[in-house]
Amino acid sequence: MSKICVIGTGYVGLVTGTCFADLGNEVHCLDIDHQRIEKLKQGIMPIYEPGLEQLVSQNVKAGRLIFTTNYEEALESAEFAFIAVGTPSGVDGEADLQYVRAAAEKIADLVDHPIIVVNKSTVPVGTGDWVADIIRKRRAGKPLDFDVVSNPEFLREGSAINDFMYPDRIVLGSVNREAASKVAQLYLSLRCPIMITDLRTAEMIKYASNAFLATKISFINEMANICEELGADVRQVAQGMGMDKRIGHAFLDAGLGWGGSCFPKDVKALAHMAVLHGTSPQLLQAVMDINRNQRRRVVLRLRKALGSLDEKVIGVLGLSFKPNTDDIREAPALEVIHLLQVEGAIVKAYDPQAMEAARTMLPKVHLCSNPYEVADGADALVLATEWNEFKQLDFERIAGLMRNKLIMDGRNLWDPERLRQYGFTYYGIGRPSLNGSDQSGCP
Ligand SMILES: NC(=O)C1=CN([C@@H]2O[C@H](COP(=O)(O)OP(=O)(O)OC[C@H]3O[C@@H](n4cnc5c(N)ncnc54)[C@H](O)[C@@H]3O)[C@@H](O)[C@H]2O)C=CC1
Ligand SMILES: O=C(O)[C@H]1O[C@H](OP(=O)(O)OP(=O)(O)OC[C@H]2O[C@@H](n3ccc(=O)[nH]c3=O)[C@H](O)[C@@H]2O)[C@H](O)[C@@H](O)[C@@H]1O
Repeated sequence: MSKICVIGTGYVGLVTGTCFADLGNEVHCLDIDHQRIEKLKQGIMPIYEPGLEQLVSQNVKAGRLIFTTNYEEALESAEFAFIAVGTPSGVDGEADLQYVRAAAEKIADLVDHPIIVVNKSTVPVGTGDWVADIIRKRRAGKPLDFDVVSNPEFLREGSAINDFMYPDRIVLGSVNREAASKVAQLYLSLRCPIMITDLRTAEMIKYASNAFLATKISFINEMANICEELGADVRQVAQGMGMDKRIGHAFLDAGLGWGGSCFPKDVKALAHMAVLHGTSPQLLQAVMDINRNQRRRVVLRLRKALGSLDEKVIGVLGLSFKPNTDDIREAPALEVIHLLQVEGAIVKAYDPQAMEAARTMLPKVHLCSNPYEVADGADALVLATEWNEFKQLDFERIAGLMRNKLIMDGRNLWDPERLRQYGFTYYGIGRPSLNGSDQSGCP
């Protein structure tokens, strides 16, 4: 059993801390946000993540998981200090490291025993060395015995606990292999491959992984757009491609594109790093452009179908950036809504979990309490997030409620044939449209 301090109780900090506690360690989860810690102490989760509340409660009861705002208490005799604070986009797309710096400074100021500082936040290549420098400089008069290890996190929101407990790999980077091996011990019971490398390589693995996944999605979205013009079905194209083991099925779902708190900021930060160091990240630029365009295409198609969007009522189903989370940071729905509103549309929306976040982020959207209220009087319905709840809607009822039976299925969730039977005009992403593309041309 080790004593671990986790700095930051966002998605990553909270899941990391809870899972390490569940693996038998004593974990002190620390945040500067007093309200957040107060709620956590009362068992109220600051995020919606399946299974988290129960796992937190079990480990708090077992005395292995402690929430605090007190740095001294959390760091006292800790063998490991995990930095899991946010690294949001700065003005030029660079990662803003102010929270990482603040955490590093606290460690330098308060620790007097040997400690391993583990960086779990996604940080630019070179940040591990920078953190070590900050600590060394602040402790110039009274050197601290410490090491910095990079340990990027690969969990996904919505399946975070499972991803943490059953990882494909653990990546550890350090100048000191012994320090990396000590961190590796924390993960041994997970029985997964552990790769130990140098600091910068570990940091780069994280960015390259996220950028590759985003590239896969933008690639299939580009294929979808071509499919639409040529009358092919991108879902089957993806299926056929994915059967090739070298390609694989994952991350080939065409749709409104990738959003969330990580892909957008990480692809931007990687491109920024590349430009800063004199390379020209053309592929990354294209990946971002295609993603932005996916949202615009939907609005364009609605405008074409409805003539103009001015004063049209558009219903949006799903606001979170993907199902099983209440996170709406950089959600595709937000951009679609913004574009619709710019063209004068009146937007109604519903999400199974993200309504609280939506109330503050989307003040001009008429928020509804269920999908049928969204459909009532709508000129078109846009599916932005493929929540399970939306799979089996009563389309007969929806057809009766809408002013105009137009459906834009931004996640290819529904069966076009079934919807057409209810009299809907259906548009998917990269699927042959009965009403849309001209398929008469020669190959
Ligand atoms: N959200 C996700 O699914 C994943 C995120 N990551 C990376 O992990 C890092 C954290 O991401 P999230 O958990 O989403 O962040 P978040 O922004 O949701 O939460 C960060 C937390 O850190 C706290 N904090 C900020 N400065 C602090 C300080 N000096 N001391 C103590 N607490 C402090 C904030 O109050 C906040 O509660 C980011 O670098 C992100 O890119 C990596 C993998 C998955
Ligand atoms: O660094 C991070 O924060 C995390 O970012 C992503 O995880 P996450 O953002 O939680 O969600 P994903 O499941 O990757 O989905 C991201 C976006 O891509 C979209 N997506 C995903 C898959 C797909 O086939 N098509 C598609 O449009 C989703 O709708 C969503 O908007 C990565 O998958 C994690 O490995 C990583 O740890």
